Amino acid sequence: MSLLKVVSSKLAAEIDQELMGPQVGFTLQQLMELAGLSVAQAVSREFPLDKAGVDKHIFVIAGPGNNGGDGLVCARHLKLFGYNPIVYYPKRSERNEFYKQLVNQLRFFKVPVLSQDAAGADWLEYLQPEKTLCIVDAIFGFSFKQPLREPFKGILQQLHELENKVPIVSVDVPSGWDVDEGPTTENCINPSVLVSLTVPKPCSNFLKEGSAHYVGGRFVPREFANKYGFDPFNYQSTDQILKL
Ligand SMILES: NC(=O)C1=CN([C@@H]2O[C@H](COP(=O)(O)OP(=O)(O)OC[C@H]3O[C@@H](n4cnc5c(N)ncnc54)[C@H](O)[C@@H]3O)[C@@H](O)[C@H]2O)[C@H](O)CC1
Ligand SMILES: [K+]
Repeated sequence: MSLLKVVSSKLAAEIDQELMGPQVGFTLQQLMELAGLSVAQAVSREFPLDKAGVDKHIFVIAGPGNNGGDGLVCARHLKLFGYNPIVYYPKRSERNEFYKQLVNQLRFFKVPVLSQDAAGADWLEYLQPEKTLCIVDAIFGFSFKQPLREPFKGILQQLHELENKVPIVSVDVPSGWDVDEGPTTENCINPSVLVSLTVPKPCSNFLKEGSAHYVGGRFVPREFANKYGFDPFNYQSTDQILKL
């Protein structure tokens, strides 16, 4: 049997469960830290600091689940790398105390975190194309199911309208895309960069030509990858990402 290059949304969730299950024993915090670091590294590879305007922001939009958590971690690392991130986190996860800690850590680093109440419809005022280096789309990952609900439906519509002016970096899955089928609805976003975590999902086959595709989330050994039907990626040296 030939090895798969992508894994379905169902398999991705199983991989996640096993990594955080009793046998392997990773915590969500550990994996999210590595995932967020990978995304920050991909951003710095695509938009090197020495070429980025110092005044420009990176606008990180964090969704309500773990994909959003990856975005919060990514923003902290971007700040440490010398960038100027702003986070829009309209619907905060109540699932876990850990999310509040991630937000506190961003405050500690003086990264602005806009909430729906504080920013309201005005979040777009913070997203001026000429002042924004890129948008990090950390809204939905492999657990997204159609149909899109508000406030994210409106947010993704705005991102779609902006995508020719500001490049979008999607975390794991372009938000709003069907994880297995790709962009199945009108007005889907078209990211310029996708950072697939652990292993790409089927929707990555629908990336527009010229987009950059990275894999990140360097946390599985060969035997584990093979058990799920893929080969480990050939990460170089201490890199957390590999351009595919
Ligand atoms: N092993 C790994 O690679 C790791 C990946 N990580 C990241 O985690 C996400 C998956 O996280 P999960 O919490 O399961 O789900 P999502 O973030 O994709 O979204 C769930 C969230 O979204 C809401 N929602 C779902 N559909 C809709 C909709 N149509 N409209 C509005 N809202 C919707 C749902 O209610 C939930 O609140 C994976 O992709 C990676 O990015 C981890 O960081 C760790 C390891
Ligand atoms: K995403």
